Amino acid sequence: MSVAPPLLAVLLQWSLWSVIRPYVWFLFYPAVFVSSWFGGRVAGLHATALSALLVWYLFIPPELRFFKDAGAPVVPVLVFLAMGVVFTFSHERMRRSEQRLRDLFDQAGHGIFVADLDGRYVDVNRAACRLLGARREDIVGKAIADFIPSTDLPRLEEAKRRMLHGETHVADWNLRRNDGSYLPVEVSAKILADGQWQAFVQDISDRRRVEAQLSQAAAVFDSTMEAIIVTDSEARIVNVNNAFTSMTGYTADEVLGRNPSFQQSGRQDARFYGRLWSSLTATGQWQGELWNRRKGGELFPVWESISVVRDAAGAVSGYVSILTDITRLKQAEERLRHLANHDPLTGLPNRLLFVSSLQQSIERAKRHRTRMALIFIDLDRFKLVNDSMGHAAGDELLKEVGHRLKKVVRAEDVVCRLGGDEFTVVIEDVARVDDVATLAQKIISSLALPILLEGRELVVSASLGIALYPEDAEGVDELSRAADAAMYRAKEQGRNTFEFYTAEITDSVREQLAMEMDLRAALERNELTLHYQPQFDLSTMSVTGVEALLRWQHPKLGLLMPDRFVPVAEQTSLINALGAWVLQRACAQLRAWVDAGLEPIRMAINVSGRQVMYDHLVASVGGALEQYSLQDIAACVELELTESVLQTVEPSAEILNRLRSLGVRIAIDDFGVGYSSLGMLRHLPIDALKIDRSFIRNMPDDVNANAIVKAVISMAHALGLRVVAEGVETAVQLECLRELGCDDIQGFLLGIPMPAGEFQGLLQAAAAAPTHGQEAPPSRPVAGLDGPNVTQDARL
Ligand SMILES: Nc1nc2c(ncn2[C@@H]2O[C@H](COP(=O)(O)OP(=O)(O)OP(=O)(O)O)[C@@H](O)[C@H]2O)c(=O)[nH]1
Repeated sequence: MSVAPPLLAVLLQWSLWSVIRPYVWFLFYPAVFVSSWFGGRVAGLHATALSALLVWYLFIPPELRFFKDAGAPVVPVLVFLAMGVVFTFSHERMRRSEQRLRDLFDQAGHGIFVADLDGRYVDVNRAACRLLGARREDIVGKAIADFIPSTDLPRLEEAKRRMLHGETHVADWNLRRNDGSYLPVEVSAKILADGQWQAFVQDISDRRRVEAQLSQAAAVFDSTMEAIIVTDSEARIVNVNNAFTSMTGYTADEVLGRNPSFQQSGRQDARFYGRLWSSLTATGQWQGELWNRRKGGELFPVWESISVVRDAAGAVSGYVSILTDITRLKQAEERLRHLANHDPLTGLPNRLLFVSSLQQSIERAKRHRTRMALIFIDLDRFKLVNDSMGHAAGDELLKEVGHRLKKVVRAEDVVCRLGGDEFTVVIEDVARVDDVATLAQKIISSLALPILLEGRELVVSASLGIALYPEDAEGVDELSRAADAAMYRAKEQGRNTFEFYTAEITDSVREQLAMEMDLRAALERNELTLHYQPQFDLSTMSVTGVEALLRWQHPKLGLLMPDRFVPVAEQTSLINALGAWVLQRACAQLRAWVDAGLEPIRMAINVSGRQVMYDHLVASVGGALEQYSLQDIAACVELELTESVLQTVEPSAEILNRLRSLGVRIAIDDFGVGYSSLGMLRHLPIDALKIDRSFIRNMPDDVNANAIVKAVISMAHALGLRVVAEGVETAVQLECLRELGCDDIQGFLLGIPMPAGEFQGLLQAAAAAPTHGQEAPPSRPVAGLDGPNVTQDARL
């Protein structure tokens, strides 16, 4: 050791120096370490190089410095260099890895808390600081217990105990933040081998919020009164709530996977559902009212709101329907509407509804070109009831009147109470004015029945005014005014009656009604009778037949011809009773004459077209034949039907055949005035034609009448039918008919209609007289001719 640094030579004993000198260069390692630690790789390498140089110059003997002797001193320097480089690089690596860990630690999304065994934080990352809202230095050193609610301390102890047994603790906690608020977190912690606690902590406030929202939504879903249906994008039900089950009766299991359309009631058409889907497609929403069907089949109204649910990409992922049962709402609405439109006392429609329903009736009548009638009804002297028996009794009376009106009219006729003691009836499809008069009369009669009020019998009456659409007015107001005016006229007429707005109608329907009532009474009182007019064989001039003609011995009006009353009977079912009576009487008379020893004679009996329509005819003819034992001589009974029957009664051929099968004969009356084709006659079971009197009357001067009669006779003969001419009044007519080949004649010239007894005398006289063969017609009627035959005679 020849060269020694003077300072070190002073400081150290040369001998010691010489001992440690080979190793003292290790002292440079801390410099390398510090440089690489704090300065990084470059600084570390520099420090290594510098230290190596220093070692070289300081500790390598000068004689060895320039490799004069590449002996041992070079090795330590090289080792030093190599170790310095290795150290620097490995330290650099370690430093980087540590930095990376630190970065990871700090940048981790989860809060990472490291605590010592005593539970004091020794390190926390940035996320942990954020969680607590505190700086790192405010946390480190503090206890875990400082950041949790005191109520959780026992839990902490328990967790610690478990972790000490090696368990990983995973649980939700609430962290007390720096500002005193609490933050829900999920903690995953364990105690590491070095005894430190390490916890990963995640903010779960969002999750908690979502969970809370979900549980709220679930609570709403399950507890709401509205039914909710959730479907997938193919409209298959994936969920329904309890309210859906209560509303429809279907359980979730019964509907899952099905299309909600199974609830359809059928009340909405395909167009409705088409509009619903277009709205859903266009706006993502639809809401509206519709009718659904419950499991039990009952239909019910719902308010439904459907929304399209889309996923994050905007594609339809499903549909949510919310349904509210609006049955009660509808009922309430209906009640309100009823209250607004009805009179609370009688329950009848009030003035408001009257006006709208009259308006509709008028419109319908206009559209269908029909007639309708409005009847105004006002009770007579109702004020007296109120004044004498009190308002409550008056109310009872009004209720009873409402009842009776409803009972009298048809179901489709509308009865209203306008207020006070005023009622109305609207009648549509009025075929005949008389029908309205009949109804008015029925109303009057029904109100006239005694009413029991507070133990007393009360008889009320009403005055009715009738207006007709379109005859009297065409608008609601005008028609009401007309009916009102007519009602006041009824009051003026002395009340308890009806009046039409048009006085002439009133007169004519009243006469008709009176006639109808009289006629009913006449049947009961036996005021009807038959007269008999003889029919003569034109070749022998002998009586071969007789026509039974109805007469009414009216107590006031005297003897009435059928044209005065048969049309009235024909407008009601009275015609059946009348027709049956005629049939019975005529058959009874025929029996009586036969029983009196007279030769059976042809008895012509008129049958009304209405009788044929009522279809009791065959039965009543058969009954009469049987009752009077005329079956053997049924051919003597000749039913006279008008030509019009053949045109109006569709199954006339069938009815005529059935009549014919009873053995009776059939004649067509008033032939020539109708439009029956001759071809049609060919197919019907007819025995005779009776030429209408209008043609006979004009013979022989009217060339056309002559031609028609001639044609009818020849045509009838061609068809094998007998021809009877009625209304023969002159000998010239008789001669003419004889020339034309007519078979039988009937008319005032030869015999007027006469009572049965008189006719029997005629028959007996004829039977007693010698046969004259082609006898000249008598110059006078057989029985007193009392004037020209101006009255239309036949028809019953
Ligand atoms: N009890 C009762 N009476 C009512 C009600 N509304 C109106 N009135 C009474 O009905 C009566 C109507 O009388 P009017 O029609 O004017 O006269 P009336 O006594 O019937 O005599 P005429 O109509 O001329 O025959 C009045 O006394 C009213 O006070 C009601 O709701 N209840």
